[in-house]
Amino acid sequence: MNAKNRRIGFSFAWNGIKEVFLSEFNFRLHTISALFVLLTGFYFRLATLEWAFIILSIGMVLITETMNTAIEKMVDYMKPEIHPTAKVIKDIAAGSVLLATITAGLIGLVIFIPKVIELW
Ligand SMILES: Nc1ncnc2c1ncn2[C@@H]1O[C@H](COP(=O)(O)OP(=O)(O)OP(=O)(O)O)[C@@H](O)[C@H]1O
Repeated sequence: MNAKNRRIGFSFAWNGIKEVFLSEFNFRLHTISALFVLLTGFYFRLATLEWAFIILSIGMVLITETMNTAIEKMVDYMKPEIHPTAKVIKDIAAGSVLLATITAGLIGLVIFIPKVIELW
C-alpha cells in the first residue's frame, strides 16, 4: 500500500468516526464523559499505570460504541423490517457497550474513590 492509499484509508476511517459522532447521542455523551474523566485525572495527578487503565477504559467504550453503531447500520441496511433475529443482533451489540461501560465505571471507581476520600 503506497502513501496516497494509506492517506485515503485513514480519511475513510476518520469519516466513520465523524459519522458515529454526529449520528449517535450516546457516542457524544461518552466522549464528553471521557473528557471529564481526563480532566479529573489531571487534577488528581494520576500515576502512569492509572493513566493506562483510564485510557484503555475510554478506548474500550468508544470502540464498542463505534462497532455497535456499525452493526446497527448493517442490520438496518440488510433487514430494515422488524425481525426477532435483528432484535437479538442489535441487543447483543448494545450489550457489549453496556459491559464496556460497566467495566470502565468500575475501573474509574477503583482509581478515583481512594483519591476523593483522601481529599476529605
Ligand atoms: N429491525 C428490528 N427488528 C426488531 N427489533 C429491533 C429492530 N431494530 C431495532 N430493534 C430493537 O430496538 C432496539 C433499539 O434499536 P435502534 O436501532 O433504535 O438502536 P438505538 O436506539 O439507536 O440504539 P443505541 O442507543 O445503541 O444507538 C434494539 O436493541 C432492538 O431491541
